[in-house]
Amino acid sequence: MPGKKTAQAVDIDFTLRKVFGKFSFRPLQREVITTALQGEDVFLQAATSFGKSLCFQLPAVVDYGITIVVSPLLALMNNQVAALRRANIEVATINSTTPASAKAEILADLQCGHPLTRLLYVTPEYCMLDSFRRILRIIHSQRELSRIAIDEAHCISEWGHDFRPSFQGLSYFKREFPDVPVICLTATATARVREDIIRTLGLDARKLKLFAMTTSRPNLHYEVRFKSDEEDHYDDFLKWLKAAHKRRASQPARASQLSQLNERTDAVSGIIYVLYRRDCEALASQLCHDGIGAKPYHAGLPNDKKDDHLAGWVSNKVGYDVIVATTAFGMGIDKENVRFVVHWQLPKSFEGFYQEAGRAGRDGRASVCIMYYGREDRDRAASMMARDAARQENNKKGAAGGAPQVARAKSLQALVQYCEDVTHCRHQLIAQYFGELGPPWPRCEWACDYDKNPKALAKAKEEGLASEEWCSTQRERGAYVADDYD
Ligand SMILES: Nc1ncnc2c1ncn2[C@@H]1O[C@H](COP(=O)(O)OP(=O)(O)OP(=O)(O)O)[C@@H](O)[C@H]1O
Repeated sequence: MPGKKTAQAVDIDFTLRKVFGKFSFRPLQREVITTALQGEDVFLQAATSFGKSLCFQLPAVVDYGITIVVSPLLALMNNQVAALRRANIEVATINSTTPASAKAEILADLQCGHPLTRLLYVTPEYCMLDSFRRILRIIHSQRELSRIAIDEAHCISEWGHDFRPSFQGLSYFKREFPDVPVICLTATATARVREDIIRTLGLDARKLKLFAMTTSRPNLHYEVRFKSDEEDHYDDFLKWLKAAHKRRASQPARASQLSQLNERTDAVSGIIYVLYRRDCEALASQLCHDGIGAKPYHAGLPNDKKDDHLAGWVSNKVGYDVIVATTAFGMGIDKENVRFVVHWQLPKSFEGFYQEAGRAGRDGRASVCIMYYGREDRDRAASMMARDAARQENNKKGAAGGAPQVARAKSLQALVQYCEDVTHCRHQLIAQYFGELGPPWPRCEWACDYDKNPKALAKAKEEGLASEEWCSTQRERGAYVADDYD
């Protein structure tokens, strides 16, 4: 077995400062990195914005050889590759947008016996290609295959959200290269999903080093706003946003602080998640009409528009303050100063909600996550799920079986319960969903609507939601025939 060359004693603190420009490790990053450097297989489950990427990037920089990073989304890959290039780290990506000449250059480097590339980002689909597997065997025979990192590992499991069938082919790595350590990273895995990932990848659960950290994001303020089909919540949101603008503008002392952060006093950066593409466009233009710089982002937009909207938003450009997006814009988006994330309708799963809300407050500062919840949306989501299940039943070939469908339904149900609950801290409800050890589960301090004012919350629910009786009559009339999600 070719094995791999071993790294000499390394000063990871020095690399953290010198290469990554960070002053200190966040809690537990050091332990995870040290364990990875010892050649162990690692499973890291930690909150959104914990800093999971550093846990494979830093070992990749200090260790010999190449780290292959399997990542499900182009935007996520490009985001990380750009950040690593800024730090002068030799990084490459091969995906559908890589020009043939660049690809040939990368592949030549990989096979040269002493490659410069430290990290190579690829899609799971690319890992299925015989041509790439042949190259991996060459790298391995040259003792240069250092580590495999599986980012957003929950995509492996059909019990999880964002399931990608091609992730299941990744069992190939352990089968073919049993001596090459694997590191899996995710923010959203229930115990069942975790077990599924470990089994599918062929990892030995007894030897695997598991780091399962809290889901808690104490700087996020979770809030549910109740609505019904009767009323458009646009006005409510606009009022809230304008009030936030006003607060900023009324604090001249903050102006210089904000400009140092490349932010403006007349804008607040945020994301609004919608379920349908048509809502993306319509809502963004309505906001623009009301003086808010907003841009749509969804899979149907041409690539140049998507790139422009993302780049403008990331650089806090005037007119690009709010992104109105479908879930095409989610996992891995890493912009520091996102001050709010709004869910315009009920998302499809609890995990999706947590991932998307997790785009807020990545600089550790207080940020708001608002969910607009209506029972009509709940019924539409349930009807959509039932229709999907029926479709899959009719088309069994290649479809996920009945049990994962049940898991999906449970996830939606848990999210509905989260929205309907007016008697518990929202941070606790999230920790509970992800199976964090408790009770007691970590509670927040004034960082959710329940903790701030439980009475007002209960009243808002009573006044804001359509009654169950009304909903059931509507259901009987077939009023909740839903459109397909985009
Ligand atoms: N030790 C550190 N000190 C300061 N900043 C850090 C440190 N580690 C990571 N970061 C920063 O934290 C941010 C979030 O990191 P990262 O994108 O790896 O999060 P993540 O855990 O993958 O989150 P998600 O699951 O939400 O994508 C990045 O901007 C990263 O540069």
